[in-house]
Amino acid sequence: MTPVRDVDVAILGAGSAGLSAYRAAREHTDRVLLIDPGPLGTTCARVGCMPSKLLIAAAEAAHAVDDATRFGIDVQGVRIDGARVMARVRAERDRFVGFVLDDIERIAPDHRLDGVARFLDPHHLQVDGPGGALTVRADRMVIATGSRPRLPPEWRSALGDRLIVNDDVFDWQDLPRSVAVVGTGAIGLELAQALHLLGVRVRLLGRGPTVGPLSDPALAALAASHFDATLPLQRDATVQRVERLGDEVAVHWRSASGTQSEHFDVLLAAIGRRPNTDALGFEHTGLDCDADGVPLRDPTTMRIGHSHIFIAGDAGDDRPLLHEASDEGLIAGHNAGRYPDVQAGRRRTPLAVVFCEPQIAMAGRSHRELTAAGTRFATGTVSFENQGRSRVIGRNVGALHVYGERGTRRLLGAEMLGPAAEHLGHLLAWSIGRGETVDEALAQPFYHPVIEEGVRTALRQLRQALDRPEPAPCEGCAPGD
Ligand SMILES: Cc1cc2nc3c(=O)[nH]c(=O)nc-3n(C[C@H](O)[C@H](O)[C@H](O)COP(=O)(O)OP(=O)(O)OC[C@H]3O[C@@H](n4cnc5c(N)ncnc54)[C@H](O)[C@@H]3O)c2cc1C
Ligand SMILES: NC(=O)c1ccc[n+]([C@@H]2O[C@H](COP(=O)([O-])OP(=O)(O)OC[C@H]3O[C@@H](n4cnc5c(N)ncnc54)[C@H](O)[C@@H]3O)[C@@H](O)[C@H]2O)c1
Repeated sequence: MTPVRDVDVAILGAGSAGLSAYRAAREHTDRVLLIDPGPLGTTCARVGCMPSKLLIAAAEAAHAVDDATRFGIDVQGVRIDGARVMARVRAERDRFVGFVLDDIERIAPDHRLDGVARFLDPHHLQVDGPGGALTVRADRMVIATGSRPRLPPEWRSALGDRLIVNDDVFDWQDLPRSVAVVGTGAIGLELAQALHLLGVRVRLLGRGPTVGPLSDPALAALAASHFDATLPLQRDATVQRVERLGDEVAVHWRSASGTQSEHFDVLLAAIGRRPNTDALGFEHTGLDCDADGVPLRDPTTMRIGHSHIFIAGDAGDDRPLLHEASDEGLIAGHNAGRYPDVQAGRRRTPLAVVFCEPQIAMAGRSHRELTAAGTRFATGTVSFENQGRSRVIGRNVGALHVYGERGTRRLLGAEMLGPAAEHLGHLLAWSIGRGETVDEALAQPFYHPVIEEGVRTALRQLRQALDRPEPAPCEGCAPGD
């Protein structure tokens, strides 16, 4: 007979959401079990946020050298040593992973279980681990199983190990000569640009008009034309066929300019991620799932329907970002721990940053969301082209749009492509989160000369737009136009 462990709370997955859930649940009960087959260390530290930013840091250093000539500084004999670039990426990545592993080591051994969990019924899990199968009975559960890259099966069968995903990049011993990157979302854009700046021959293939997550049509168009000019990018490509030819891959795609083919060392698929919920055996739980097989949850409590099961992080397929995974884990862990006393947790003002050059940031509600909701809003804009400090440092590319509500004058959201977007995005998200009006935001100090003065210009424009009477609605006009 399969041995049975009986606990109050079982947590499936020891990533960022799962670890956060574990700490929260432990505040309410000692009978908690954290289940994960590994590799441990979290997606963020092992194959996500941290190693990608390490690669980008190397690319920024190479770019700064290239760009020095605009300041009258010519650098001779530049050589990018791919082996050393990747050695630093791996070493620093291992250091970050090491801190997570140390944290996990500190968790009592009888609170940890090595294995893959799936549901037998709403209160029982089968966990397949190195010691065989074990049944876990839990009063409450937190699903925090993360996500994995989407991969067309025909690409895998055609290319074998020449089809790679983000995980593979950060184990490279050296930089490859050439990479086809498919997908112009955050991962594709960040990695393709970094590799391009590090001297790798890259082709970035997208299938739509946009690059990255910007939803404001004017900003999306600006981003598209900027990346068209600075990256080997084909935005309207439909990959028709991929094939392996010895040590190379041939990628055949169709676009408005016809059918093209190119050979690369590898094809890096960055066409989105899917939640790791498909093999969890939800059919044995009676939980309601969406068309992708992801259970429907309350975004403030993380509770799935009226059940005793909670879901957090990328597994929930809602806001697949690190700080959201940690917050969701915390909410789910507390609610699972003190169940049936389920309480709404604090959700923060949305904030997303893409670490390309120039960076992309989105704070608060997006242009798409405001428009879809029929919100009455006005837009203030600034271009960084002639913004003082941005020109001084030679990074005068991009624009910022801030959205304010007609009537209340409250800041609702912002989108931008431009210098220091990671910092400006924070300032704006904090201001939006405090419920500030445009007038309150403008009452804050702005030093001179700084990039933040660009925010002031956009806010002043927004104030003027809010002072003017609202334009009469016209057919085809979106709110905020
Ligand atoms: C290349 C890349 C770059 C990124 N950059 C950023 C960034 O700059 N900023 C940002 O905010 N976000 C970034 N993200 C997103 C961020 O990394 C994720 O949103 C976050 O790590 C998700 O955490 P998680 O806990 O949901 O999942 P994970 O950390 O993946 O944890 C899931 C855990 O579940 C375990 N598991 C899976 N199935 C089972 C099962 N059946 N039973 C038990 N355990 C199971 C897995 O082994 C894993 O340990 C990036 C992601 C990628 C891929
Ligand atoms: N800086 C950051 O915060 C950061 C960085 C990387 C990833 N992430 C997180 O990871 C998530 C996943 O990133 P992602 O870039 O894999 O997904 P994504 O959903 O952001 O982008 C995937 C892109 O691939 C395109 N695509 C899908 N199928 C395609 C096909 N067959 N051919 C060509 N293009 C195709 C989609 O249209 C989309 O543009 C992001 O949503 C983000 O939340 C965050």
